[in-house]
Amino acid sequence: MITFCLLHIDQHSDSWDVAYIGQVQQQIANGERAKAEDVDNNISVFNNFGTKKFPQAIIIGVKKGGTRALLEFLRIHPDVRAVGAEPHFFDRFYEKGLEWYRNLMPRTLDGQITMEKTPSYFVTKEAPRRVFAMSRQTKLIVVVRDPVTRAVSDYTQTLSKNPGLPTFQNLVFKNSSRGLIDTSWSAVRIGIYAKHLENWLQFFPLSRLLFVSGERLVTDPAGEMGRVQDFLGLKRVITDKHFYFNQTKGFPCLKKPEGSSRQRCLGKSKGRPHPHISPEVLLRLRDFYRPFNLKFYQMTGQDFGWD
Ligand SMILES: Nc1ncnc2c1ncn2[C@@H]1O[C@H](COP(=O)(O)OS(=O)(=O)O)[C@@H](OP(=O)(O)O)[C@H]1O
Repeated sequence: MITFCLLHIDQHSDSWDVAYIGQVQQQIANGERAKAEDVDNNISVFNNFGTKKFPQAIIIGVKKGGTRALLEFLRIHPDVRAVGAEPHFFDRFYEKGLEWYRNLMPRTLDGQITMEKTPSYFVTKEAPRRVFAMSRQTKLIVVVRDPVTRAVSDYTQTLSKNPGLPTFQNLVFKNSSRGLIDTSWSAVRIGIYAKHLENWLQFFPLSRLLFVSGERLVTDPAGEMGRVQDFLGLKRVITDKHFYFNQTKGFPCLKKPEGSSRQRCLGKSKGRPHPHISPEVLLRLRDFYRPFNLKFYQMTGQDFGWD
């Protein structure tokens, strides 16, 4: 069961995850199921303690917002246990049932929070109802990023897998027109945050959602992690002592714990250079998003400063 899930991992995961998943798969192949659950903590004893619980908190979006960074930062908290791969339960695998989902979760002790992240949940119409059916108490975290940059990041990822892709400019406008934005293109649609949020607010009160700024997660990771820990009811364990700015990568990375050789920056697929896109095209896209951004600021009570 676990192997099946891990084969459906975040297809755009970074090398850190791939290394992690490789270890887990190897250990499962060796019949070390319980031990495998703990490779992320470098614990070499069998772990049959604790129970598998449904996640009390889920990072539901957004794709290319900085969700992997947030999850990996959270995982250094001793009271957080999370699935490394993206389970995609509430969008792709819902018919497998809740027990299948719970089985994917790591074991937790009392007081520990179970988490997962699947960024596509935010834009999945059925996801709010389904999460609500699991537990109306679920805390929902959304990492949001300037939708223009997010669209370019999304495009960059698709381009890396399919070098023959048409240009961004060709995809962003409707065929017949140079000015009309093609909202059927997922790279555009995902960034209409206000629309997607409306679906979630049909089931969850705003207080159950936390909006993390993808920009501030890069410029002030400790500050943003403070908000996240407060929201989750966790002690503020993750602080600026845990981060350093890696000049080569151009992003904050986690400081290495003493004696560990584990890489603490995210992999190559996170923080990729984006292709050049003409400023007029970006401006047009920015104009398109402006009213939706303003609506989103009103709905959340937060100004993300994207204009
Ligand atoms: N610390 C750190 N290190 C590396 N990258 C970071 C970090 N914090 C945020 N980011 C930004 O995360 C972007 C990828 O977002 P996601 O992890 O949500 O992508 S995915 O949806 O899971 O594919 C990724 O987007 P790109 O820059 O376009 O590659 C990064 O800008």
